[in-house]
Amino acid sequence: MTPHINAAAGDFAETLLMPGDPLRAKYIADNFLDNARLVTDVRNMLGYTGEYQGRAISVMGSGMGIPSISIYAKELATEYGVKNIIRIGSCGAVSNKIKLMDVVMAMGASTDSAVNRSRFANTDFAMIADFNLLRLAADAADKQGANYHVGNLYSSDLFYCSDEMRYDDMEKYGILGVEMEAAGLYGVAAEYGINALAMMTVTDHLRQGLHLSAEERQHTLNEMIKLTLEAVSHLK
Ligand SMILES: O=P(O)(O)O[C@H]1O[C@H](CO)[C@@H](O)[C@H]1O
Ligand SMILES: O=c1cc[nH]c(=O)[nH]1
Repeated sequence: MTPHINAAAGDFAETLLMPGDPLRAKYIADNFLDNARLVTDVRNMLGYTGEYQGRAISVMGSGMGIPSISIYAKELATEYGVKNIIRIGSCGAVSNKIKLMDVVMAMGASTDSAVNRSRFANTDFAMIADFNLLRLAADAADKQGANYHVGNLYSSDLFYCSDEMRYDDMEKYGILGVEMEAAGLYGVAAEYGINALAMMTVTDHLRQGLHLSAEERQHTLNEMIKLTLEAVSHLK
């Protein structure tokens, strides 16, 4: 056990899907995994382990923001032997080339957070996805016919950001979407030698003031869960 996870040794699978919302973790366990059982519930940050096509898969919420996902990802890597963490979240788009309901795969993650400078001698460490996970996800998206984009994401400490000018710079530099955890997850993965990928559906358009309806959110979430499970089913 750790201060934040009350699972027993061996309770987690090597591969873990990580939405921000713990109730989304429950939804995935209830609807997509076979024989799913609750393995941790400290602070209601629910985590489950079940099977997908006979392969053991875990799913656990990360909470919101880099500090929260960093705690869980670190403990899963160092205390529970988790090797692959795939964040499945939501993001806001800044580019007009990106549409609501598109999927964004974070090949890299930029950030305004100081955590990665803190861990890397105050220098800029490039936060990148694991190439194999990214390739499997892109292959699964092709197979599923999903509209997806691969590139640089921005992990912001602020959900409510009053500096609209920042979006101009982000668009100029090719940022695909804004969310709040990917750069933290990639930093933990680099530090502790695990594989990570962050994948988001576009639920909001920050320039166009558009937001998905509840029904559209559910639909895109289901598509992304299927895509992710298809991708990890090909892990060697
Ligand atoms: O949908 P999730 O995975 O929670 O991701 C996004 O949604 C939350 C903000 O509403 C932040 O956690 C952000 O990264
Ligand atoms: O962080 C996030 C997540 C979804 N939508 C946003 O606009 N921001």
